[in-house]
Amino acid sequence: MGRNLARNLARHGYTVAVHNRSPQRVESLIEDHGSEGDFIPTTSLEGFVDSLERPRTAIIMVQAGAATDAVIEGLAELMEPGDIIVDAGNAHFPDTIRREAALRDQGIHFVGTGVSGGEEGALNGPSIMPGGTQESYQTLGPMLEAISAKVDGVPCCTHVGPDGAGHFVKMVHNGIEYADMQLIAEAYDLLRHGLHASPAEIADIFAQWNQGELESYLIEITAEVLRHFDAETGKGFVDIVLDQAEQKGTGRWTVQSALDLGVPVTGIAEATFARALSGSLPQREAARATLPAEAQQWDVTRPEEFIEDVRRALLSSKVVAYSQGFDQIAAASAEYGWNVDLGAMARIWRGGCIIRARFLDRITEAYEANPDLALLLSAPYFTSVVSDGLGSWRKIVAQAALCGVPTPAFSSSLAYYDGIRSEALPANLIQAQRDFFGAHTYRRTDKPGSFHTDWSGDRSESPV
Ligand SMILES: NC(=O)C1=CN([C@@H]2O[C@H](COP(=O)(O)OP(=O)(O)OC[C@H]3O[C@@H](n4cnc5c(N)ncnc54)[C@H](OP(=O)(O)O)[C@@H]3O)[C@@H](O)[C@H]2O)C=CC1
Ligand SMILES: O=C(CO)[C@H](O)[C@H](O)COP(=O)(O)O
Repeated sequence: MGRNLARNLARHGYTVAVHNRSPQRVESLIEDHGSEGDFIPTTSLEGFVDSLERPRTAIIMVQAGAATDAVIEGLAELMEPGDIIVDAGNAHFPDTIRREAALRDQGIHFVGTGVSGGEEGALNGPSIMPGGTQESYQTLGPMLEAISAKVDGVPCCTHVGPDGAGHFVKMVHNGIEYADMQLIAEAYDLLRHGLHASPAEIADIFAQWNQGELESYLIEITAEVLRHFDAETGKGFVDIVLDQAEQKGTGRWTVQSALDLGVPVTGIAEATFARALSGSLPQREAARATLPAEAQQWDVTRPEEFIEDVRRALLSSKVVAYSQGFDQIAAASAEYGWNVDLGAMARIWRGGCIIRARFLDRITEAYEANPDLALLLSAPYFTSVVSDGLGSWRKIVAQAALCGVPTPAFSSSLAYYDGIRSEALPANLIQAQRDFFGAHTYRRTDKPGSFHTDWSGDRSESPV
């Protein structure tokens, strides 16, 4: 990522000093791509810092955690007040808050910046989500906007908010990425079970979907992956890949943060747990050996109708995942005082990033029409998407359950939809139970205040 980001900067006319703890990486960058722009190769951190114009800007792109701390520490010892350190890796936002505060004490600006788009995006234009101070954005903004992706001439980069805001938004971006990928995988699995189709045949369905409302990078690459054959065996490539999904941590962080904030990001959580389930090997083996299926055969009689049902269920579930992700950003923004512009986040995700999708424009429009929108799902476009898809969504989730096909993200998104729109939830019974065993109190529907019932005594009620 760092190599391609450096090339992107050089191609945009910036002089880029490059450093890596392994000198051969710098050598190979210069050997392979030195002609693309103005690079200054360096062999030591001191040499790297000395080569920078004052006030200096250093961008780091290493693994989150100890590696990032080590590099920041090395740089901070050599840099001066007024200099800027940009951490463009996927850092955990509490680390970014901590690092920003520590470096601020030294007069160094620390800018935690989300970058999305994979290696190709880093080279040709990623989506960039910088946090840190407004002052540092004034210096960095023109450069970051220049190297970012552009959609309709608009850069996919904006100042997200102070300290950890940029890394928080990138984290939720990745959480949505997890949900989107899981939903696509479930749709693929449903099509495979329902149609008994080959991966290449399903590729055509995804390619078709990519012409409409579902148009997105992830749908596009899914079609490409499904169309690919393994050179060694001649089988569909997807069939020779082990079904154990891994993760580096951003999805897990998103769910942990959502639990802390009390935001129900059920689609992201199910997607993260689905990866964990796929990797639970002893448990999967034990379950396979003992647990009955008692499931129906999936007999699709009208394939075209079935494919359309899956498409609608996918689109509706996807809308839920985005709505939940934006809820989480709004909650964190309020909690940490970041003042994040939600519409602008959708705008900078329209290009360059992994979750880029046609309907992000609709999210921006929704927040522009109503910046205080309580629930993205309730904006007119999204309401119409889920209304159109609801019958299909219910049919697919119900049929999948009857046939024993796991659809954790499809089903949990539908359950969220039904929960959030419910007139009355059984949470009243939970409150009553809590009061019964722990005197935790409850509120009544007919008058204000909190109450406790003397469950072990005469069951009289008293205000508390
Ligand atoms: N891959 C992707 O699609 C994306 C990755 N990211 C984030 O970008 C960052 C880099 O990822 P990526 O380029 O894929 O990873 P790589 O493994 O390709 O590169 C990691 C770099 O970090 C260096 N490094 C590791 N540990 C240390 C250390 N202790 N001290 C100094 N340098 C160290 C490595 O040096 P050496 O070469 O010597 O090993 C290498 O240059 C991560 O935070 C990742 O989460 C963000 C968006 C997308
Ligand atoms: O940041 C990214 C894209 O935006 C990375 O590709 C992402 O970190 C991959 O995550 P994981 O390995 O957990 O699937």
